[in-house]
Amino acid sequence: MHPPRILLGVNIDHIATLRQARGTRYPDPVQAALLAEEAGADGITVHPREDRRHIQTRDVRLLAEVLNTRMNLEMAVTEEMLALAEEVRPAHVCLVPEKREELTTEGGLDVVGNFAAVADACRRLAAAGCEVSLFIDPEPSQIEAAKRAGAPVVELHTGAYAERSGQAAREEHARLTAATEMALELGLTVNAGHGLNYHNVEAIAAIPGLHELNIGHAIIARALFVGLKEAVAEMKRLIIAGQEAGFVASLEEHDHHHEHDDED
Ligand SMILES: CC(=O)[C@@H](O)[C@H](O)COP(=O)(O)O
Ligand SMILES: NCC(=O)COP(=O)(O)O
Repeated sequence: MHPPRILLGVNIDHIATLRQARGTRYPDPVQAALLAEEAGADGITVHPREDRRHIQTRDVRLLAEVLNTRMNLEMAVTEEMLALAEEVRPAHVCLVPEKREELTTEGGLDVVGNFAAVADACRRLAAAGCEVSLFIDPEPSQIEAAKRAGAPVVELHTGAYAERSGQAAREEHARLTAATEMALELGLTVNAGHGLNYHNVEAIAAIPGLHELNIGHAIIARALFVGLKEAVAEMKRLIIAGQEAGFVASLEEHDHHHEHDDED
């Protein structure tokens, strides 16, 4: 049986990056979100950072009022952000690590090292009706801690895979595949994202069992040349193609094993 289609969450942070560069009213992330939804986005992701370099608190409040799909609010584990999530009550909250000086999110959340704070945030957010995911590296200890902390979902950080090529990328892909398997066995829903683009997404979509991919920078960059709706639609097509290729490969592997069973 075919697995359910992998969902696409479109991260619109970098529409706001362009707006903040000049302090103008445009381009408006709310307008971008609605266009992305029309093009087939299954959800909208935003990451209001502590330094508010792109998404503003007002954007989050407006999006909560107008989205037709669902919001995935990426946030640091701070009292300020927890209070915002409790006010806005997005469908999904993804807890991420944050360093003010970083260019983008450089690694996964250290759930093991911050267990009490993360588990407490999971409880508060669940009480507010949010489904919580933890943005983690594909590490067994972090997956196990995410489960113990009470998060029903993990998002695997694909940045290390995206930054590498050749054998090193294949090794990162294998880590992501093993981490997905482990998280699924623990009963977690598994999402993935960061640094995914039109060249590297198909191999990730081929990993069996993924629920959703969150992709932003590459889609917004491509939108400059083909428009946002086409950029979202192209990404969706690649995800479906990658998932289909993974499904066919898994059937072939299954048949191959059975042929060997027959020989025994
Ligand atoms: C948590 C994550 O991987 C990203 O979605 C995050 O939002 C990246 O931050 P920037 O959008 O600021 O690069
Ligand atoms: N959580 C990952 C995300 O939302 C998008 O990351 P990127 O595609 O902007 O690197």
